[in-house]
Parts: sequence; C-alpha cells; structure tokens
Amino acid sequence: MRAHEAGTLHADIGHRAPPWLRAPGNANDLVTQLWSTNSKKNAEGALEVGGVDVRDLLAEHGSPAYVLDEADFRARARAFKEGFKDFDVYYAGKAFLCTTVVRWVMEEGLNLDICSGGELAVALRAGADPARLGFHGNNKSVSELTRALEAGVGRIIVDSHDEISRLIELAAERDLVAPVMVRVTAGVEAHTHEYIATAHEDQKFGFSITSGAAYEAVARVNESPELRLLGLHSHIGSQIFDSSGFEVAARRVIALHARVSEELGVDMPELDLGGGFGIAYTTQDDPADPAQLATEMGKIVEHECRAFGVDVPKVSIEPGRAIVGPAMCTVYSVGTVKDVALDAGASRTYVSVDGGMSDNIRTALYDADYSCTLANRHSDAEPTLARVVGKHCESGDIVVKDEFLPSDVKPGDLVAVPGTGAYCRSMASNYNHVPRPPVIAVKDGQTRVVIRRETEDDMLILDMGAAQ
Ligand SMILES: Cc1ncc(COP(=O)(O)O)c(C=O)c1O
Ligand SMILES: N[C@@H](CCCC[NH3+])C(=O)O
Repeated sequence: MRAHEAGTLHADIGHRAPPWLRAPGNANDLVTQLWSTNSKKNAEGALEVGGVDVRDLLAEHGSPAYVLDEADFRARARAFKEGFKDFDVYYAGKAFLCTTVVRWVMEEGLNLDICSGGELAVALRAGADPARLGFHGNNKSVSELTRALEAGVGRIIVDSHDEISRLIELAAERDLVAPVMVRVTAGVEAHTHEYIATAHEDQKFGFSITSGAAYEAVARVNESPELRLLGLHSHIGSQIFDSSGFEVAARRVIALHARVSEELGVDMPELDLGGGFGIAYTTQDDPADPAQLATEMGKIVEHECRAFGVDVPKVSIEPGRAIVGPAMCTVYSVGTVKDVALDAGASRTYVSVDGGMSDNIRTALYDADYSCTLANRHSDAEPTLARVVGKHCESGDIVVKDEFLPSDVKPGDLVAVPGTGAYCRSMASNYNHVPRPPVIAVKDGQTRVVIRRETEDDMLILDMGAAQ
C-alpha cells in the first residue's frame, strides 16, 4: 500500500523525516545548490548534465554511471586558483583521480596532492610535472618513497620518524636531497565526523605540536643534509564548515613556524594548511566561497606572522571535495519499490537501485546525508518519503537515507544523486562482485568515458582459478 495520500503526508510520516527535510513544493525540481552548475531538468522532466540527457547517457553507457560535469570541475578548480591567488593550490587526488582529471588540474594551474604509489602512477602516466606533486601518507613504503624521490616529486610530507629515517637513507644512497614538509597535529577538534577529523591528538596522522614531537621532528629534518626542510603541514579534517577550526590550527602552526625560526634560525619557505572545505550535500550545508575563505585564511596567516615577527611563507592548501564533489552525480536505475510498514501506521518506501555501497560507501561509513531526484521524467504524483538503497547483502546498504520522491516511482525509473564526485568512485569496491560504474564526463552535449565500466572479466582476471 502506498500510504501517503495528498494532505496526509506530514501527519503520517513527517515525524519519520529528519527535521530539516521538508516535503518539496514540487518533487520534480532540482535543489540547484546541490547539483553541478550545468545540471537542469528539461521539458520532459529528465535530468540534463552538461547538455546531455541522462536517459541518453545511460542508454549508451549503461546503468549505473557517475556523470562528471567537466566545465563545473574546471570552474571550481579555477575559483580556488583565482580566489587563493597568493597561495599554491593542490587538488587532493584522493577525492577522485584519473589521468583525465590530472590533466584538467594541471591545465587549470593547480598542483596535485597524492598519497600512494598508485596515485603517483596515475599522475605520472598523465604527464604531470613531478615538481607539482605533494606526496602524503602515514605509511609510505620504501618503494613508494624511492619512486617519489627518483621521479623528482616536489614535496614529501613526512609523518613519522621511521619515514624520516627511511628517506634519509634513500636520499643518501642516491646522492639526492629530499624536499620535505613535516605533518603536524594542531590539537583541534574539527566539527566533522570522527573518522574524517585529523587534527585531534588521538589519531594516526602527524607529529603533535602540543607534546613537542613536531618541533623535534622539524629539528631532525633540519639537521639532516639529505633532507631539505620546506615547512609545516597541517590538515584538520574533511567536510568542515566552521572556519574557527582552520583559524585555531593556523595560529598554532604559525607559532611553531616562528619558534623554528627563532630557535633553529631557519625561515621555512612554505606552509600548508591542508584541505577539508565542506560542500552542500543537503540544504542544511552552507559552504563558503573560495575567495571568502582565501581572504579569511590569508588574514590569519599575515596577522600571526606579523605578531611573531616572521616573514609570511608561501602558503598552500589542498581542496579535494570542494572541487570534485559537486561536479559529479550518480545516475541509477530503479529495480524494485517496496513499502515497509513502520510503527504507528506509518510506512517507508524503499527504492532499490542497481548500485549502492560499492559505489558510494559514505552513507554506510559516515552516516552521510545525500539527496536525490527522479531523473527520467516529470511526475505529478504526491511526494513520498523514500529511502534509496542498493543491491548489496547488507541492511546498511543505503545510498540516500531520506528524500521525498514522487510516489509513483517505479522499476525502470532513473534516480540521480548529486554531490558524489568526492570519495565515492575513489572509495568504490567490488563488494558482492558488483562491477564499478564508469565515469562519463559531459560537456557541451558530448559524453566522454574517462573511466570505463568494470566488467566481470576485469574481476575474474585476478581470480587465478578462473581460467581453468
Ligand atoms: C592531507 C590531506 N589533504 C587534503 C585532503 C582533502 O580533503 P578535502 O577533500 O576534504 O578537501 C585530505 C583529506 O581529508 C588530506 O588528508
Ligand atoms: N573519505 C572521507 C574524507 C577523508 C579523506 C582524506 N583524509 C570522506 O568521504 O568524507
């Protein structure tokens, strides 16, 4: 039974929805701030991205698919580059990386943050200038560090004494000097999910400023002739809106920068304040404009440097999500629709799509909120509170926890989820041997496959018993 008749919607299920979720006046409309700039509903009510009707896109490339709005990606990259004009901007490749994106990033004048040998391989294959790469990670292997050194990576951000020892040895063997930044922990409780906050003390990244470990690590790097000390690096976490976390971290990091100048007599030329700028997944999220962020962060750095009487270093930042997150959406096909009875006579409509936690783990992992829209047609049906779920063998396999969809949503319909550019394809898995969807770039009415769909053969090729 479809429970939600016109007029009874709120009485029946309003209490089931999160308090911020409102039944839309028209469930067909896009909530534009959640979608890439070149997304709209066309006259038939179908979603168009970059001038491409997603019905045509799926007919050609199959379902589900990630749809990447190239012009939107480039515009966001450019907004950071132009907003932070006195800074260096490193796009954080962990959010989403492929050779095409590396080329866009380089063409737009950004640098690239990588954090594994695999990401290094993608960057080099795309022809990135190694000097424009920053290499992160709390457990870089000997082979990863060797490749980075030999390729001439511009900065290696060290995260432990073991890594410093490893790097000294590798650089000495090759008669090279490794360019190093020291990852420090500013002791800030960033207002975000615990698993994506990185500046509190009790977590794996960085050397603590408070305990003195950061100063000791900097001193060690400074006195090692095999290493060239570039500066300090602080990253407080991800999906952060409250700029006070950045402010407090910047103050603490600059205080350490000044102490190093005073006590060790070294003016470190660089300072990296990391990424973490939040995006809108729902109407509750209110992201700041890059230019405004740049002004605020620039002021803090200048003010603190002046207060300590040190020269302002070259500052860099590392946005990932804020560039690629809104530029992509995922389009799924609906397979089944089921009303599940809840207590007090309410019910919830479960809409199962042909993907799920294998292409977007964020809802299961961080309890993340997403939104969605019916993407293939206009509907005059009353909106109903729906939960969009995947096809995996987990009850936690939820893509969108709560959203109003037209109550006539049915098998064969398309549902599109905005804001899936960051940490969705890059964290995708083959759980249940479900092949990962392709990434299709769209621009000016044209599609271009930037990552093709995975096939069953791709998965079976790793299975050494499969060929028998
Ligand atoms: C060191 C570092 N830099 C940059 C980023 C990018 O963060 P975001 O995608 O939130 O901008 C991360 C991820 O949190 C990170 O760990
Ligand atoms: N993967 C996280 C962000 C952390 C990224 C890197 N330190 C997310 O999806 O929100």
